[in-house]
Amino acid sequence: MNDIKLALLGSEGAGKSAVLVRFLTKRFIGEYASNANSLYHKRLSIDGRQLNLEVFDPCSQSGESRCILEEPVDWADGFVVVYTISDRTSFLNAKNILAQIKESRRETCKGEVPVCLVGNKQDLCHSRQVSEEEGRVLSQEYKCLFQEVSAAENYLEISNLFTKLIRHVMEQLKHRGDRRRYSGSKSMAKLINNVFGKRRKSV
Ligand SMILES: Nc1nc2c(ncn2[C@@H]2O[C@H](COP(=O)(O)OP(=O)(O)OP(=O)(O)O)[C@@H](O)[C@H]2O)c(=O)[nH]1
Repeated sequence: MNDIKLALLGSEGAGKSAVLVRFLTKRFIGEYASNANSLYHKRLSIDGRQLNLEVFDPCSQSGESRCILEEPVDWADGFVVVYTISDRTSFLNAKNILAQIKESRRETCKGEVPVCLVGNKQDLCHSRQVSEEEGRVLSQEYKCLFQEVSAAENYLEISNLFTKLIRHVMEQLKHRGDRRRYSGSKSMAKLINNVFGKRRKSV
């Protein structure tokens, strides 16, 4: 069984939980508690391989990028960076997060860090502040996957995107036999408990 660890990052209210819950359960739930960090677990099969997926969904905090990034960047094998297409500030924050991931991983990671940039709330295109082209250009700059989605309306695009990201992670892990990682899947939970105080979720 392969362990795959992903972290969700992005501005408060960008729809991180909505995107993740859509992927894990196929459902859209309008409101999520956002005052605690969550660690989601799911077993899934991709390309005939059984995977043990863990996804860290940190709660947003003011001055968020720094405190959220420090531990997950070290822990995660891949990242989902979410912004809202109707909120330019969230896009600028996503850009900042991509830069921080790249910077933090530069010394420890051989090869690219698997990342996907998600422009969420595509259904709010009447109040769009970020063009799809801007998202694409940013993803090209950071050599990451990119997709505009609506967690409220679509499952398939989100599912395809996560599947692509997980495949990319599996490729990277194959080539990084000497990679440094925390020992075992319980360590992040322990770390989060220590640092933040949190709940764990299985879906
Ligand atoms: N219209 C629309 N609303 C969405 C979509 N995704 C999420 N929302 C709404 O946006 C709000 C924030 O969603 P969350 O998933 O809690 O966002 P988050 O990034 O996890 O927020 P924090 O936990 O506070 O960081 C909620 O009211 C959701 O119902 C979407 O695709 N379209």
